[in-house]
Amino acid sequence: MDSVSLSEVTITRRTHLVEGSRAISSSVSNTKSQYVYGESLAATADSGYKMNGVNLKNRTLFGSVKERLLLDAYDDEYGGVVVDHGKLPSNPNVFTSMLRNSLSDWRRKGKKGIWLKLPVEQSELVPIAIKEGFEYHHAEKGYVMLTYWIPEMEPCMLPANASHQVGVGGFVLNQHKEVLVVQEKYCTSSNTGLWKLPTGFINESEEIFSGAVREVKEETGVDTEFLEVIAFRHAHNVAFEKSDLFFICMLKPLSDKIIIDDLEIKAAKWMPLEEYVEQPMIRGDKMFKRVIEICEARLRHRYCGLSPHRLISSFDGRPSSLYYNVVDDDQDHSHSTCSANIYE
Ligand SMILES: NC(=O)C1=CN([C@@H]2O[C@H](COP(=O)(O)OP(=O)(O)OC[C@H]3O[C@@H](n4cnc5c(N)ncnc54)[C@H](O)[C@@H]3O)[C@@H](O)[C@H]2O)C=CC1
Repeated sequence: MDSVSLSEVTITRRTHLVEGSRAISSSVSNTKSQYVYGESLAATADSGYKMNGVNLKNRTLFGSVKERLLLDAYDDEYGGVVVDHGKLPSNPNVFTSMLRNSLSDWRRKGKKGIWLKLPVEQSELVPIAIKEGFEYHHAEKGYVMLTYWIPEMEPCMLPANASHQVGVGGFVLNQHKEVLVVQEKYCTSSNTGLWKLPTGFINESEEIFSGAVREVKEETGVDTEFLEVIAFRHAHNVAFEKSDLFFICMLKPLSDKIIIDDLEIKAAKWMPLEEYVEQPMIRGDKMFKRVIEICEARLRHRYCGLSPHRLISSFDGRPSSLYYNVVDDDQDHSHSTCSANIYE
Protein backbone atom coordinates (compact mmCIF):
# COMPACT_ATOMS: atom_id res chain seq x y z
CA MET A 1 0.00 0.00 0.00
CA ASP A 2 1.42 3.38 -0.98
CA SER A 3 -0.62 5.60 1.23
CA VAL A 4 -1.12 5.79 4.96
CA SER A 5 -4.56 4.87 6.24
CA LEU A 6 -6.66 7.07 8.48
CA SER A 7 -6.37 4.60 11.35
CA GLU A 8 -2.60 4.85 11.19
CA VAL A 9 -3.00 8.59 11.34
CA THR A 10 -5.15 8.36 14.44
CA ILE A 11 -2.67 6.12 16.17
CA THR A 12 0.13 8.40 15.21
CA ARG A 13 -1.70 11.38 16.61
CA ARG A 14 -2.41 9.67 19.89
CA THR A 15 1.05 8.30 20.44
CA HIS A 16 3.26 11.10 19.18
CA LEU A 17 3.37 14.59 20.47
CA VAL A 18 4.49 17.18 17.99
CA GLU A 19 6.66 19.99 19.20
CA GLY A 20 6.45 23.16 17.19
CA SER A 21 3.80 25.27 15.64
CA ARG A 22 2.45 22.70 13.16
CA ALA A 23 0.71 19.62 14.51
CA ILE A 24 -0.59 16.59 12.63
CA SER A 25 -3.95 16.80 14.37
CA SER A 26 -4.76 20.14 12.79
CA SER A 27 -4.89 18.51 9.37
CA VAL A 28 -6.20 15.05 10.12
CA SER A 29 -9.74 16.25 10.66
CA ASN A 30 -9.79 17.31 7.01
CA THR A 31 -11.71 14.93 4.71
CA LYS A 32 -8.73 14.79 2.39
CA SER A 33 -7.36 12.19 4.83
CA GLN A 34 -4.37 10.45 3.30
CA TYR A 35 -3.11 13.35 1.19
CA VAL A 36 -3.40 15.74 4.11
CA TYR A 37 -1.60 13.37 6.38
CA GLY A 38 1.24 13.03 3.93
CA GLU A 39 1.66 16.77 3.56
CA SER A 40 1.42 17.45 7.24
CA LEU A 41 3.98 14.86 8.12
CA ALA A 42 6.21 16.04 5.31
CA ALA A 43 6.00 19.59 6.62
CA THR A 44 6.89 18.27 10.03
CA ALA A 45 9.84 16.28 8.74
CA ASP A 46 10.79 19.02 6.37
CA SER A 47 11.07 21.69 9.02
CA GLY A 48 13.04 19.52 11.40
CA TYR A 49 10.34 19.21 14.03
CA LYS A 50 10.63 16.55 16.69
CA MET A 51 8.31 13.68 17.43
CA ASN A 52 8.66 12.05 20.85
CA GLY A 53 11.82 14.05 21.21
CA VAL A 54 13.34 12.66 18.00
CA ASN A 55 14.37 15.14 15.36
CA LEU A 56 12.75 13.95 12.13
CA LYS A 57 14.98 15.74 9.74
CA ASN A 58 17.05 13.26 7.71
CA ARG A 59 16.24 10.47 10.14
CA THR A 60 15.54 6.91 9.08
CA LEU A 61 13.03 6.41 11.92
CA PHE A 62 10.43 7.93 9.68
CA GLY A 63 12.35 7.30 6.48
CA SER A 64 10.03 4.51 5.37
CA VAL A 65 6.97 6.63 6.10
CA LYS A 66 8.50 9.64 4.43
CA GLU A 67 9.01 7.65 1.24
CA ARG A 68 5.31 6.98 1.19
CA LEU A 69 4.22 10.57 1.76
CA LEU A 70 1.79 11.98 -0.74
CA LEU A 71 1.12 15.50 -1.93
CA ASP A 72 -1.99 17.12 -0.56
CA ALA A 73 -4.56 17.07 -3.36
CA TYR A 74 -8.21 16.68 -4.21
CA ASP A 75 -10.11 14.96 -6.99
CA ASP A 76 -11.63 16.92 -9.85
CA GLU A 77 -14.87 16.01 -11.61
CA TYR A 78 -13.08 14.48 -14.61
CA GLY A 79 -11.30 11.68 -12.80
CA GLY A 80 -8.21 13.81 -12.30
CA VAL A 81 -6.41 15.33 -9.35
CA VAL A 82 -5.62 18.94 -8.38
CA VAL A 83 -2.59 19.34 -6.13
CA ASP A 84 -3.10 21.83 -3.31
CA HIS A 85 -0.45 24.46 -4.08
CA GLY A 86 -0.87 26.03 -0.66
CA LYS A 87 0.53 22.92 1.01
CA LEU A 88 3.56 22.07 -1.08
CA PRO A 89 6.66 21.11 0.90
CA SER A 90 9.38 23.71 0.85
CA ASN A 91 12.22 21.22 0.63
CA PRO A 92 12.89 20.19 -3.02
CA ASN A 93 14.04 16.70 -1.97
CA VAL A 94 10.85 16.11 -0.01
CA PHE A 95 8.86 17.42 -2.98
CA THR A 96 10.63 15.02 -5.36
CA SER A 97 9.87 12.08 -3.16
CA MET A 98 6.25 13.09 -2.53
CA LEU A 99 5.65 13.77 -6.23
CA ARG A 100 6.97 10.35 -7.21
CA ASN A 101 4.89 8.62 -4.52
CA SER A 102 1.83 10.58 -5.54
CA LEU A 103 2.27 9.73 -9.21
CA SER A 104 2.38 6.01 -8.44
CA ASP A 105 -0.58 6.37 -6.10
CA TRP A 106 -2.62 8.25 -8.74
CA ARG A 107 -1.58 5.74 -11.41
CA ARG A 108 -2.64 2.83 -9.19
CA LYS A 109 -6.00 4.49 -8.54
CA GLY A 110 -6.64 5.08 -12.27
CA LYS A 111 -6.46 8.87 -12.03
CA LYS A 112 -6.22 10.76 -15.32
CA GLY A 113 -5.19 14.41 -15.52
CA ILE A 114 -3.00 15.94 -12.81
CA TRP A 115 -2.94 19.72 -12.25
CA LEU A 116 0.10 21.06 -10.44
CA LYS A 117 0.22 24.81 -9.80
CA LEU A 118 3.62 26.01 -8.64
CA PRO A 119 3.75 29.51 -7.11
CA VAL A 120 6.58 31.80 -8.15
CA GLU A 121 7.95 31.60 -4.59
CA GLN A 122 8.56 27.88 -5.17
CA SER A 123 9.86 28.06 -8.72
CA GLU A 124 12.75 25.74 -7.76
CA LEU A 125 10.17 22.92 -7.90
CA VAL A 126 9.44 23.50 -11.62
CA PRO A 127 12.46 21.60 -13.05
CA ILE A 128 11.77 18.72 -10.64
CA ALA A 129 8.21 18.33 -11.90
CA ILE A 130 9.31 18.64 -15.53
CA LYS A 131 11.87 15.89 -14.94
CA GLU A 132 9.07 13.67 -13.61
CA GLY A 133 7.16 14.15 -16.88
CA PHE A 134 4.98 17.20 -16.22
CA GLU A 135 4.39 19.69 -19.04
CA TYR A 136 3.81 23.47 -19.04
CA HIS A 137 0.15 24.32 -19.38
CA HIS A 138 0.10 28.08 -18.79
CA ALA A 139 1.77 30.73 -16.68
CA GLU A 140 0.65 33.91 -14.95
CA LYS A 141 2.70 36.45 -13.01
CA GLY A 142 2.34 34.50 -9.77
CA TYR A 143 2.52 30.88 -10.88
CA VAL A 144 3.11 28.29 -13.55
CA MET A 145 0.53 25.54 -14.11
CA LEU A 146 1.90 22.12 -15.02
CA THR A 147 -0.08 19.08 -16.11
CA TYR A 148 0.48 15.35 -16.38
CA TRP A 149 -1.79 12.96 -18.28
CA ILE A 150 -1.55 9.51 -16.74
CA PRO A 151 -3.48 7.07 -19.01
CA GLU A 152 -1.01 5.85 -21.60
CA MET A 153 -3.63 4.23 -23.80
CA GLU A 154 -6.02 7.21 -23.84
CA PRO A 155 -5.51 10.52 -25.66
CA CYS A 156 -4.93 13.49 -23.38
CA MET A 157 -8.28 15.14 -22.69
CA LEU A 158 -7.00 18.08 -20.65
CA PRO A 159 -8.27 21.38 -22.08
CA ALA A 160 -5.60 23.57 -23.67
CA ASN A 161 -4.70 26.97 -22.32
CA ALA A 162 -6.95 29.92 -23.26
CA SER A 163 -6.69 30.37 -27.00
CA HIS A 164 -7.99 33.91 -27.55
CA GLN A 165 -7.46 37.51 -26.62
CA VAL A 166 -10.47 39.83 -26.74
CA GLY A 167 -10.22 43.33 -28.15
CA VAL A 168 -12.74 46.13 -28.44
CA GLY A 169 -13.03 49.15 -30.68
CA GLY A 170 -15.34 52.12 -30.12
CA PHE A 171 -17.30 53.81 -32.92
CA VAL A 172 -18.34 57.06 -31.25
CA LEU A 173 -20.29 59.49 -33.40
CA ASN A 174 -21.52 62.85 -32.12
CA GLN A 175 -24.55 64.85 -33.24
CA HIS A 176 -22.42 66.77 -35.76
CA LYS A 177 -21.68 63.46 -37.51
CA GLU A 178 -18.10 63.54 -36.29
CA VAL A 179 -16.37 60.34 -35.30
CA LEU A 180 -13.93 60.10 -32.37
CA VAL A 181 -10.53 59.07 -33.76
CA VAL A 182 -7.00 58.61 -32.46
CA GLN A 183 -3.47 58.33 -33.78
CA GLU A 184 -1.47 55.65 -31.99
CA LYS A 185 1.98 56.43 -30.61
CA TYR A 186 3.31 53.02 -31.56
CA CYS A 187 2.16 51.59 -34.87
CA THR A 188 3.50 49.98 -38.02
CA SER A 189 5.02 52.33 -40.58
CA SER A 190 2.13 51.65 -42.97
CA ASN A 191 -0.32 52.96 -40.35
CA THR A 192 1.63 56.11 -39.47
CA GLY A 193 -0.65 59.14 -39.64
CA LEU A 194 -3.81 57.01 -39.75
CA TRP A 195 -6.75 58.34 -37.78
CA LYS A 196 -8.44 55.24 -36.38
CA LEU A 197 -11.11 54.20 -33.91
CA PRO A 198 -9.91 53.83 -30.29
CA THR A 199 -9.09 50.17 -29.64
CA GLY A 200 -7.74 48.04 -26.83
CA PHE A 201 -8.07 44.78 -24.94
CA ILE A 202 -10.61 43.96 -22.30
CA ASN A 203 -9.35 43.02 -18.87
CA GLU A 204 -9.92 39.77 -17.06
CA SER A 205 -13.49 39.56 -15.71
CA GLU A 206 -14.44 42.69 -17.63
CA GLU A 207 -17.53 42.87 -19.83
CA ILE A 208 -17.20 43.73 -23.51
CA PHE A 209 -19.61 46.66 -23.05
CA SER A 210 -17.75 48.16 -20.09
CA GLY A 211 -14.33 47.40 -21.62
CA ALA A 212 -15.24 49.41 -24.72
CA VAL A 213 -16.42 52.37 -22.60
CA ARG A 214 -13.24 52.17 -20.47
CA GLU A 215 -10.88 51.99 -23.46
CA VAL A 216 -12.46 55.05 -25.10
CA LYS A 217 -12.30 56.95 -21.83
CA GLU A 218 -8.66 55.97 -21.19
CA GLU A 219 -7.43 56.86 -24.67
CA THR A 220 -9.48 60.02 -25.31
CA GLY A 221 -11.03 61.16 -22.02
CA VAL A 222 -14.50 61.04 -23.61
CA ASP A 223 -17.37 59.52 -21.57
CA THR A 224 -19.66 57.25 -23.53
CA GLU A 225 -22.64 54.98 -23.16
CA PHE A 226 -22.55 51.53 -24.72
CA LEU A 227 -25.18 50.97 -27.42
CA GLU A 228 -24.49 47.84 -29.46
CA VAL A 229 -21.88 45.41 -30.69
CA ILE A 230 -21.96 46.23 -34.39
CA ALA A 231 -19.77 43.38 -35.62
CA PHE A 232 -16.87 41.24 -34.51
CA ARG A 233 -13.80 39.99 -36.27
CA HIS A 234 -12.13 36.63 -35.64
CA ALA A 235 -8.45 36.40 -36.64
CA HIS A 236 -5.69 33.91 -35.85
CA ASN A 237 -2.04 33.98 -34.84
CA VAL A 238 -2.33 37.60 -33.78
CA ALA A 239 -0.18 37.65 -30.64
CA PHE A 240 1.69 34.88 -28.84
CA GLU A 241 0.20 32.48 -31.43
CA LYS A 242 -3.25 33.24 -29.96
CA SER A 243 -6.39 34.09 -31.88
CA ASP A 244 -8.09 37.45 -31.58
CA LEU A 245 -11.75 38.36 -31.19
CA PHE A 246 -12.27 42.04 -31.95
CA PHE A 247 -15.66 43.52 -31.03
CA ILE A 248 -16.58 46.76 -32.75
CA CYS A 249 -18.95 48.63 -30.48
CA MET A 250 -21.21 51.59 -31.16
CA LEU A 251 -21.07 54.05 -28.28
CA LYS A 252 -22.97 57.23 -27.62
CA PRO A 253 -20.86 60.20 -26.49
CA LEU A 254 -21.79 61.71 -23.13
CA SER A 255 -19.04 64.35 -23.21
CA ASP A 256 -16.94 65.90 -25.96
CA LYS A 257 -13.78 67.20 -24.31
CA ILE A 258 -10.73 65.25 -25.37
CA ILE A 259 -7.91 64.50 -22.94
CA ILE A 260 -5.51 62.01 -24.47
CA ASP A 261 -3.59 59.25 -22.73
CA ASP A 262 -0.15 60.33 -23.91
CA LEU A 263 1.43 56.98 -22.99
CA GLU A 264 -0.42 55.20 -25.79
CA ILE A 265 -1.93 57.93 -27.96
CA LYS A 266 -0.23 60.61 -30.07
CA ALA A 267 -3.40 62.57 -30.86
CA ALA A 268 -7.19 62.33 -30.78
CA LYS A 269 -9.97 64.43 -32.28
CA TRP A 270 -13.52 64.55 -33.53
CA MET A 271 -13.31 64.06 -37.31
CA PRO A 272 -16.16 64.48 -39.82
CA LEU A 273 -17.32 60.99 -40.78
CA GLU A 274 -16.82 61.65 -44.53
CA GLU A 275 -13.23 62.75 -43.90
CA TYR A 276 -12.58 59.62 -41.82
CA VAL A 277 -13.95 57.38 -44.58
CA GLU A 278 -11.89 59.16 -47.24
CA GLN A 279 -8.57 58.21 -45.63
CA PRO A 280 -6.75 55.89 -48.06
CA MET A 281 -6.13 53.30 -45.30
CA ILE A 282 -9.85 53.17 -44.51
CA ARG A 283 -11.14 53.32 -48.07
CA GLY A 284 -8.62 50.77 -49.25
CA ASP A 285 -9.04 48.30 -46.42
CA LYS A 286 -11.76 45.65 -46.65
CA MET A 287 -12.33 45.46 -42.89
CA PHE A 288 -12.23 49.18 -41.96
CA LYS A 289 -14.39 50.04 -44.98
CA ARG A 290 -16.97 47.37 -44.20
CA VAL A 291 -17.10 48.35 -40.51
CA ILE A 292 -17.97 51.92 -41.47
CA GLU A 293 -20.56 50.72 -43.99
CA ILE A 294 -22.19 48.66 -41.22
CA CYS A 295 -22.14 51.59 -38.79
CA GLU A 296 -23.71 53.86 -41.43
CA ALA A 297 -26.36 51.21 -42.15
CA ARG A 298 -27.12 51.09 -38.43
CA LEU A 299 -27.60 54.85 -38.35
CA ARG A 300 -30.13 54.51 -41.21
CA HIS A 301 -31.93 51.63 -39.40
CA ARG A 302 -30.91 49.21 -42.12
CA TYR A 303 -28.99 47.05 -39.73
CA CYS A 304 -29.18 46.03 -36.13
CA GLY A 305 -26.35 45.25 -33.72
CA LEU A 306 -26.38 43.17 -30.56
CA SER A 307 -27.17 44.48 -27.07
CA PRO A 308 -26.12 42.77 -23.84
CA HIS A 309 -28.77 41.25 -21.60
CA ARG A 310 -27.72 40.12 -18.15
CA LEU A 311 -28.89 36.70 -17.07
CA ILE A 312 -27.98 33.74 -14.91
CA SER A 313 -28.20 30.33 -16.52
CA SER A 314 -28.90 27.33 -14.32
CA PHE A 315 -26.34 25.51 -16.50
CA ASP A 316 -23.46 26.97 -14.51
CA GLY A 317 -25.17 29.42 -12.12
CA ARG A 318 -22.99 32.27 -13.34
CA PRO A 319 -24.20 35.78 -14.11
CA SER A 320 -23.39 36.48 -17.75
CA SER A 321 -24.23 38.71 -20.70
CA LEU A 322 -26.11 37.36 -23.68
CA TYR A 323 -25.73 39.64 -26.71
CA TYR A 324 -28.70 39.70 -29.07
CA ASN A 325 -31.09 42.07 -30.75
CA VAL A 326 -34.72 42.21 -29.84
CA VAL A 327 -36.96 40.59 -32.41
CA ASP A 328 -40.43 42.10 -32.53
CA ASP A 329 -42.83 39.45 -33.78
CA ASP A 330 -45.89 41.67 -33.28
CA GLN A 331 -44.71 44.20 -35.87
CA ASP A 332 -44.63 46.80 -33.11
CA HIS A 333 -41.29 48.36 -33.94
CA SER A 334 -41.33 50.62 -30.90
CA HIS A 335 -39.86 47.80 -28.79
CA SER A 336 -37.21 46.77 -31.27
CA THR A 337 -33.61 47.59 -30.45
CA CYS A 338 -33.01 47.84 -34.19
CA SER A 339 -35.50 50.64 -34.75
CA ALA A 340 -34.24 52.79 -31.87
CA ASN A 341 -32.87 56.07 -33.11
CA ILE A 342 -29.67 56.01 -31.16
CA TYR A 343 -28.61 59.58 -31.86
CA GLU A 344 -31.83 61.32 -30.92
N1 LIG B 1 -4.81 49.09 -33.67
C1 LIG B 1 -5.56 48.91 -34.74
O1 LIG B 1 -5.49 49.68 -35.73
C2 LIG B 1 -6.53 47.79 -34.82
C3 LIG B 1 -6.79 47.03 -33.71
N2 LIG B 1 -7.69 46.01 -33.81
C4 LIG B 1 -8.02 45.19 -32.66
O2 LIG B 1 -8.01 45.98 -31.50
C5 LIG B 1 -7.72 45.16 -30.41
C6 LIG B 1 -6.65 45.84 -29.61
O3 LIG B 1 -5.53 45.98 -30.45
P1 LIG B 1 -4.60 47.27 -30.37
O4 LIG B 1 -5.33 48.46 -29.87
O5 LIG B 1 -3.89 47.36 -31.68
O6 LIG B 1 -3.61 46.85 -29.24
P2 LIG B 1 -2.06 47.12 -29.15
O7 LIG B 1 -1.32 46.02 -29.82
O8 LIG B 1 -1.82 48.51 -29.64
O9 LIG B 1 -1.82 46.98 -27.62
C7 LIG B 1 -2.47 47.84 -26.70
C8 LIG B 1 -1.44 48.58 -25.90
O10 LIG B 1 -0.62 47.64 -25.21
C9 LIG B 1 0.71 48.11 -25.14
N3 LIG B 1 1.60 47.14 -25.78
C10 LIG B 1 1.25 46.14 -26.64
N4 LIG B 1 2.32 45.41 -26.95
C11 LIG B 1 3.36 45.95 -26.31
C12 LIG B 1 4.74 45.63 -26.21
N5 LIG B 1 5.27 44.57 -26.87
N6 LIG B 1 5.54 46.41 -25.46
C13 LIG B 1 5.01 47.46 -24.78
N7 LIG B 1 3.71 47.82 -24.82
C14 LIG B 1 2.92 47.07 -25.56
C15 LIG B 1 0.75 49.45 -25.85
O11 LIG B 1 0.59 50.45 -24.89
C16 LIG B 1 -0.46 49.41 -26.73
O12 LIG B 1 -0.92 50.69 -26.98
C17 LIG B 1 -7.33 43.79 -30.94
O13 LIG B 1 -8.40 42.92 -30.81
C18 LIG B 1 -7.05 44.08 -32.40
O14 LIG B 1 -7.34 42.97 -33.23
C19 LIG B 1 -8.30 45.71 -34.97
C20 LIG B 1 -8.04 46.43 -36.09
C21 LIG B 1 -7.16 47.53 -36.11
